Amino acid sequence: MADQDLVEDGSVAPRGARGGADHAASAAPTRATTHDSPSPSAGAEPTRGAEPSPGLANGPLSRRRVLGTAGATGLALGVAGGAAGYAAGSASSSSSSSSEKVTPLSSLGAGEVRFHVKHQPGITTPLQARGHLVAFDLAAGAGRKEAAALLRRWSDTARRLMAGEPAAQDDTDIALDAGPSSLTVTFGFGHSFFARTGLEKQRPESLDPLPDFSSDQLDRTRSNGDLWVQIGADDALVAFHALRAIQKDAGGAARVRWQMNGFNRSPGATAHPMTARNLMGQVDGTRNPKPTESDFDERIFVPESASPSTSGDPAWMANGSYAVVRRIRMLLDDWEQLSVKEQEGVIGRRKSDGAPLSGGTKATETTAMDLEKTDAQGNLLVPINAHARITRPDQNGGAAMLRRPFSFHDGIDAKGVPDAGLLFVCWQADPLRGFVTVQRKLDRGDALSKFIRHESSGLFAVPGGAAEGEYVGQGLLEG
Ligand SMILES: C=CC1=C(C)c2cc3[nH]c(cc4nc(cc5[nH]c(cc1n2)c(C)c5CCC(=O)O)C(CCC(=O)O)=C4C)c(C)c3C=C
Ligand SMILES: [Fe+2]
Repeated sequence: MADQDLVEDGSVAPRGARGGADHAASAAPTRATTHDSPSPSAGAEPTRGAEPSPGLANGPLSRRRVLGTAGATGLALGVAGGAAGYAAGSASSSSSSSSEKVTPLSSLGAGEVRFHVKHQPGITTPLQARGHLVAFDLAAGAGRKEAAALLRRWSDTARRLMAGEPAAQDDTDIALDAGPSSLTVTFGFGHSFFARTGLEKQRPESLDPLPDFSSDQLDRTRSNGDLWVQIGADDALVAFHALRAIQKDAGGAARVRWQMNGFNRSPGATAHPMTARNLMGQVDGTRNPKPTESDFDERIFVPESASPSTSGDPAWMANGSYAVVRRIRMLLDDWEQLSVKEQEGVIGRRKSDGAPLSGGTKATETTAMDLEKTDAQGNLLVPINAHARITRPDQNGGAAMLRRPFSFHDGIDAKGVPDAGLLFVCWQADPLRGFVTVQRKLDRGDALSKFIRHESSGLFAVPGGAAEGEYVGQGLLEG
């Protein structure tokens, strides 16, 4: 299994059919496990509420009434009148009234991620097929009180939508027929939030603005922001539904500063579990830190015992993380001029399977990279400026980050070239030790640099997950 597979820290509810029955009980489901036994219906979605089921009035299935699934087993489940809430994989669902039968959701629709968890969802959640990143600025006159009310509304909406329920008010029906589809909604605070709300004393030092990098070509209007929301789901309509609900909730309290749309490969699109590919065609994510590694939490999350005197973080950031967000344009016309061999030299890994160039023909993606190995002429097999060499933690004083990107494609620009690339989102306990250290190195020019352009940037403090009955950021806003 590739290192890239992002493992949940308990924030994923049993995924029912998504990973097959054998995987549903796993405490640490991975993207890989969700595909080990793809449901016959995964991807095809032939049945999800499209046709009225026997005993069901001709109307569409209500999201409240659609029950979870045993999809891999192909069981049709009953629904319990109108009273049943959506519950993916709920054991009780099969004992519900059988007078109304519905065809189960595909495994993809049934995937449910919990909202009330230690670390906010959307950090270690496996990559989702669709993503929206949106930054808001508080409206003129809105301060701490309005921000607290907004975070309360947003948290309630996130909890509901992630469980496959409609929004509390004026739901748009966009996701009416779909299950939760592994929706996650993640909230963060930008540097400017704290002055606007009179909370400067609570601003983490780690939120100090990122340094300028010489290669930056940043559009400030698409950078930073008071508040940041990351939405991910395995269904495009479910993701868009969440985006609309979050925007509507903002009401008069905040307005959108910028918004970006991204995507990843759809679950079930490949014959077997694989690390993601980016729009350059590279296997990307291989050497991500793994939750099974002993230092994972320490690298990615602010400690539970956070305090200014110990970790340097305010207590409200306990179990949180810092997200660096960069819109990185790929200069695909230039990249695609290179031969595959040249492309492989830029990264230091094989394009076909991500194996290190030092590994020989038998190497696989997980084979250790040998930085010293040379060919018969004495040339390094992994070039000295290869991206995968330069970014390694052991070349950067241990700097590590969890990369969890979405690809983007915003059409063809005025010059006729694709406006496409990577919505690079990386997570770390300390952005100065993580992103900044590595980006400083890359800024001096790795082989990849001339094929990419950083076009926007953001840094956000993402607090820990909200406890039951609480909202994200409550410790900051009411602390
Ligand atoms: C500052 C951090 C990084 C930026 C910006 C970045 C951009 C970027 N990377 C790729 C493609 C690949 N990156 C790979 C590895 C890799 N990249 C970073 C950091 C940044 N990348 C790290 C820390 C690592 C892992 C290093 C290690 O631990 O060994 C790889 C190799 C496969 C993998 O490990 O994921 C690829 C491919 C692109 C296309 C890109 C900007 C568009
Ligand atoms: Fe990289």
